[in-house]
Amino acid sequence: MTVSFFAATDIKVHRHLRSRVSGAYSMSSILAMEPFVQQVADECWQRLGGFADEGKPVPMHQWANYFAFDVVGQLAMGGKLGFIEQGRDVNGIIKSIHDGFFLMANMGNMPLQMLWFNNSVAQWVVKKSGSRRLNAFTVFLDWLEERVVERMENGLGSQRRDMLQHFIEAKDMSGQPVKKGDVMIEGVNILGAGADTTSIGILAIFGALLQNPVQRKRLQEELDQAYESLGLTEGRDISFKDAENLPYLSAIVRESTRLHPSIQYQLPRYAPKGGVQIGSHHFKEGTICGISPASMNRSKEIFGDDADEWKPERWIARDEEEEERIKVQKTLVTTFGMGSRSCVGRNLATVEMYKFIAQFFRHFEAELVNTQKPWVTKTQWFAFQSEFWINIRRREIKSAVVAS
Ligand code: HEM
Repeated sequence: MTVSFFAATDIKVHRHLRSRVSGAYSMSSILAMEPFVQQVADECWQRLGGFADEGKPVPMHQWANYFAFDVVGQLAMGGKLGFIEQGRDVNGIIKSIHDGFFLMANMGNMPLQMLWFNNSVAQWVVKKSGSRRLNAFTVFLDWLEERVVERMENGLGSQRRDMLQHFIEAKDMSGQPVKKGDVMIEGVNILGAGADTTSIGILAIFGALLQNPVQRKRLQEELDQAYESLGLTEGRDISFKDAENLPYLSAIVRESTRLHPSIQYQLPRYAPKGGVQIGSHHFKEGTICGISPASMNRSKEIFGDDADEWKPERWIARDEEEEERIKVQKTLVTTFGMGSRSCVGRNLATVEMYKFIAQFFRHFEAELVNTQKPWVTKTQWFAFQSEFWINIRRREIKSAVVAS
């Protein structure tokens, strides 16, 4: 398989690899694919409706994860992997990805550390002892390969254009059509970079809302009004474009993902030729330097003395002066990184988070199962939440989307 732009360190190679697929990630392209996202959401509300009817607690850390994994499967791999349908980690694929992040987060911190793994004896031992988890990813790669080959041979047919099709139509550096491996690496990229990050964002918003009932109620009022004024009845749910226009929802998404950015380890860069001056520090050429989005997002210098507090209202301007402050602060939230390596999947993640939060809180009431220890966060590059259990019930409003 060829190198992915995620891993490319050469600036020119990165620029080429990123630009040839960036059309697939543009907002217009994502919005054209919104019906795929909605299909996954509808299936999710149906399954969660079942939990509500049976009065069973929901492991939200798993269901948010299943949603995000099925969306990227649906958009970038020509079909969902079936996590929501089966209500489980199909073939242990998610677990194998999380294991990969554990490895990435813990290796490479000491000189020559990767030699522990990158030698034939270690590879043999890992193959023998870790076969079940390694197999999970092999099973996924085989599944992906089958889909890519099928699409490359048979084309799109009458189906709506998806990200997979964009990847297949990309060209290599010499202008030739890309090969199977190039297409597959884009799918793997998205699975690694775009699923957990999004579900972590969804859970960050859930966590804040479930701990703040007054604000949750205000959000639900905003949603109910929007559904009513948009005439969204029987089986119709809010679109991203309409959800994005809701000021309180927008403030909640921005504020929650500011305080709990999905990626919390540093975003490393090499200091450029001649070095770089950042504030009072000079970094020599080639120095690896970076900042964690978590620390940048909580900077009191940028966001004020209450930077550590969850206050969605900080994003709603009451006068022109506040409008100016917000304009500047918006550019300094680092949840999606900055510059030429910033998150290419931001549009998709934003569409998913808005739709998930707006539609869930329109259809359900939710409460934390354990208010003392509502969830556990473990950071291994990504700040994963687990043990996030909630009780849900259907809201008493006209809503035909949630199947009874
Ligand atoms: C809430 C969800 C997400 C968050 C918080 C997030 C955050 C980030 C961050 C911080 C970076 C690194 C930027 C840097 O080094 O400056 C990044 C890069 C990246 N993200 Fe996301 N991401 C999210 C969702 C997604 C999605 C949905 C996709 C794909 C569909 C995606 C694909 C990527 C890729 C491919 C890169 C590498 C970009 C490059 O090297 O040019 N991300 N993301």
